[in-house]
Amino acid sequence: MYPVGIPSSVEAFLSTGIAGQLLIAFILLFFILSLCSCLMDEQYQDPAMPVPLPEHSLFTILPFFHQRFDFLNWGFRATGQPIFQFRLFRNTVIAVSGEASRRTFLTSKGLDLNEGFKYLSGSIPVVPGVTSNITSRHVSIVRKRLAVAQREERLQALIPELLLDCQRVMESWGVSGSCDPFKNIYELLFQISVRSLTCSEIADDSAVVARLQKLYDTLDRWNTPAAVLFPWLPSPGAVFKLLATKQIYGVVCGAINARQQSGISRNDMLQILLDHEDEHLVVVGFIMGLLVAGARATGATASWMITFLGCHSDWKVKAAAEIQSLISTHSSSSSTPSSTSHLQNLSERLSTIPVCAWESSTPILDAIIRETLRLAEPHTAMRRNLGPEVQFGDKVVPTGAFVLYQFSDVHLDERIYPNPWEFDPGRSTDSKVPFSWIGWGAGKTVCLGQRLAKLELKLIAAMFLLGMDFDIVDRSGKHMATPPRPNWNDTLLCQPQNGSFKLRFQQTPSPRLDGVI
Ligand code: HEM
Repeated sequence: MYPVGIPSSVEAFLSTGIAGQLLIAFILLFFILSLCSCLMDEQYQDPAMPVPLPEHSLFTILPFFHQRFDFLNWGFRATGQPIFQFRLFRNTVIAVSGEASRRTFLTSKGLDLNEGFKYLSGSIPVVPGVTSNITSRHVSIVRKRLAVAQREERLQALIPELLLDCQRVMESWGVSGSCDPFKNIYELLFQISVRSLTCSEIADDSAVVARLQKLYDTLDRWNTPAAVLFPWLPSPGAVFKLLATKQIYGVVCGAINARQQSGISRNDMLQILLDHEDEHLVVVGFIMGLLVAGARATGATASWMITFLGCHSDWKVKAAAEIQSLISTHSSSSSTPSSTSHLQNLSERLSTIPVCAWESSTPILDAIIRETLRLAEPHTAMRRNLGPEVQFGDKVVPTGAFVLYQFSDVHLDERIYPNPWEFDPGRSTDSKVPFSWIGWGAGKTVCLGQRLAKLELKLIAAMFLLGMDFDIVDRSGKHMATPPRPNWNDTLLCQPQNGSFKLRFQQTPSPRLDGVI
């Protein structure tokens, strides 16, 4: 007689070795998932809805997370349509492209950014029972405080501190050498983001900053499909993310408590939040959430901006001249250098330039930032349709569905940007195509931190351009006149896969400021 029934099956399962148990568990899981997604695939066939992908929905999950740029482009090619749908388990996801869809995507009232990111990105750190309780009222207070953080007087006070951070971090690299821009410049941006968005207790302690960066990196590394799609499942990704988030929360709460207990008032972001008597949830949400938004995007952009400049000496020269002219106009040439350190003298001179000059008298830097964002901002905008149905051409996006728009659709469109992979800040910016440049977002959603981000990028550019000789070299140390191609499949940094280039630098003893200082 064959053993039948659940108890016998369990017994048989337990008597198999661990390898056998894992194999059986995997086959069972695969079977259940296939069954579920087959049942869900059946609901697809409504002609008013966007056409589904030819692939089975189970095979879309990994490419969506790991090869998003290739996957979405493949989807448009495979369906032959400018709009298509696929499944991420229970979620219907619709990818759109083209001018008309871009306009609808960016302007439709019901398409919600926060809901889109919450479910499909998984990049926002959530402490269960704490930051999971953040409501739209808290979010709107966080936005108001971010506006306060970017008032002119606040930014002016921040400039010397950010420049000092730049000087300190750049000096720690040594007088000359070569480094990975996606490591070193990213670290530098993390430091100045911590300075801008948290408090001096954290920003002054380089060990704590390094620990925080490591914890945020852990969140990124473990942002696996299972952790994003089934956050309630104790997958390794979800567990590591939870542990890292709790530690970040611990660091932030530690700093808040220390400030409150000390009774000492300081001139930083935490103080602004405490002086507004914001609830704990707002203070924590501001710091934890905006560090993600701020440090990642600004770090990636700065790494690419310096990489592009390192290959384009013509733009390097133009930008350096622009900053030299700012110094000559706004900084007294009679002041004697206070230090033998060139980077310190430079940071002191740059500190005297007013915010308004950085904002309105730097067209070359503006063009360089704009072109960097066009070419190397691997953003896929995500929304959830909170209702009612939205019409994209002759197709309907139902309430509850997720919608994606990848920025490459417009930023790498050769009809708008001839030779789109070429870095050319001199490109014409007067395209008649609506929303033809969306580097800071557009329509209903624009970046609320762009004033701070632009200032940070300009300060870093100035420290590099006047403080260092730098260029980009290949593995054999040869100067690269053509920049590496951004890898849009890397959704965080756009970093090319093989790390085949380096930033070569040498601090200038002082010649860049000859005649100025
Ligand atoms: C170079 C750096 C940055 C870039 C390229 C950038 C880009 C963007 C883009 C494209 C969006 C719109 C996203 C979408 O439509 O899906 C956005 C939104 C946002 N950004 Fe930035 N960002 C940068 C830095 C920052 C910084 C430093 C902060 C805060 C300190 C920040 C805070 C935000 C916030 C809060 C939103 C959401 C706006 C809303 O909810 O309406 N960003 N950013």
